[in-house]
Amino acid sequence: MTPRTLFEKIWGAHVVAPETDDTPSVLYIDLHLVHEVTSPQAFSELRSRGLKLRRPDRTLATLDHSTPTLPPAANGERPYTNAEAKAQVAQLEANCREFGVRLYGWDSQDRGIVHVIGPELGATQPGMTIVCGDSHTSTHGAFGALAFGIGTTEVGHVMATQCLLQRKPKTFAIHVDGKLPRGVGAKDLILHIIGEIGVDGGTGYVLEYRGEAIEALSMEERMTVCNMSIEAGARAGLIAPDETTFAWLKGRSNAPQGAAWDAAVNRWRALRTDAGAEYDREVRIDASQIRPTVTYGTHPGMAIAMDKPVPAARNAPEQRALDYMQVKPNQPMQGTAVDVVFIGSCTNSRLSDLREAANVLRGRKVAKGVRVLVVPGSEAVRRDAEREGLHEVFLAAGAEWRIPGCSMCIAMNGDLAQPGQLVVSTSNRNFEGRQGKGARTVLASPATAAASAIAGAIADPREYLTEVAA
Ligand SMILES: CC(C)[C@H](C(=O)O)[C@@H](O)C(=O)O
Ligand code: SF4
Repeated sequence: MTPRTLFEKIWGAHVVAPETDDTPSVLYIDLHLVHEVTSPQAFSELRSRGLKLRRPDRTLATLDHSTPTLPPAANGERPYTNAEAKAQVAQLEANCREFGVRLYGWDSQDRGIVHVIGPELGATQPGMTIVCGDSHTSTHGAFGALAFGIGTTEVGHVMATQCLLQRKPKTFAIHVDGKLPRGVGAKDLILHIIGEIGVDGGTGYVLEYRGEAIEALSMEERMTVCNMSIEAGARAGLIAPDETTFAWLKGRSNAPQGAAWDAAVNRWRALRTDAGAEYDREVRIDASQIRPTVTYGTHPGMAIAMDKPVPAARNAPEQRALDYMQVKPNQPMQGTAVDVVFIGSCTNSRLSDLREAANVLRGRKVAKGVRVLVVPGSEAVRRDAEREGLHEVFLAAGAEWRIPGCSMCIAMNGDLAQPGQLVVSTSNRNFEGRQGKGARTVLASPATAAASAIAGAIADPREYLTEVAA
């Protein structure tokens, strides 16, 4: 048999009707994740056509984007600052009741950002097709699932049919050789990769991250990498499932149990790309050369090691980006004054991310005048972090500790920066106004964000990790 890539195996197992010149493929969807922002119209469409949800058992909803991250008032009222956000939440609650969808809502111990809870619950599994009306659905590719964002109309299609019309994307292998240096993590790696291939380098492709450095990553780190695939323009990002994946998933509530687990692992082992399989495009990245990396412009492709001088603009959009960011070329980003630090989002709000930030912040104080917001990705992360006392580390350092949600990643419910303020953010998007009108976003790792909070300026976390054994 012709050797096949991981992508081709998953795709092939889900095609219901193949693509023709006139029509895309019909692809079966194993898991549909739903949140309050992109689902209302789709539910309305079902209602107006008198349709039911095709597979409620393969649909899972959560509240994340529009939820305030401050606790409720004494009377139980949630502190929404935005009436539309409040209405969206109420609408999803009503829609889930009407259509019989499992909702991880306000009363759930497992609510959280959709891309954090899918894996946490074990709902995300290798070999699946997973969609959500959300671009960062690529996160779930960390488990060797073909996972991608869809539009609101497609959300309706999947609700009604459990299928989707799709043109087959091309494949792009990103080989990451060698080892990441100490103090350099998954966020630095993905920012570096996007800096190398460009914000549209992945357009039309499904990326497969592979090689020694990728295999060495934890599941949380793999999720950080796959999360940002979309920021390179890719349809999705994939990492082959391996022992790390299986160990992480085992025993989670929605994962197969007992004999079904063993059978599933056997199937999952066969997913990895066959020797000799060909990709449409390949690049090689040397992990050992990567340093703490940050963005300096208004898209994630404008990324550079923080100690390297920012390159001069090559065109008008780049010049506009530098002007907006108030960044001067030929100077490094390291040392740039910081106003706000945001540690959270579906890219970096898992327990390991919070530990990484806490390791830097422990026993230290946030610089005067810097506001630091730490927002766990889910209730489970919040519980685990509090059990370990991480919240006490953050609070003692002078940071705010919030309840889970998308928060300052999208400037929601008052979690935003003021015009001109510079935010070092562990999220994934840095376009103009993303974190507040006129706010300037620098994307970075949790360790860099924490180090910058202490220094009051963009700082190299390795300077704060001296006491940690190599
Ligand atoms: C609200 C949603 C449609 C959006 C997305 O698709 O990415 C959001 O999650 C974002 O990060 O901007
Ligand atoms: S955390 Fe940010 S990037 Fe992730 S789903 Fe929410 S808004 Fe989108």
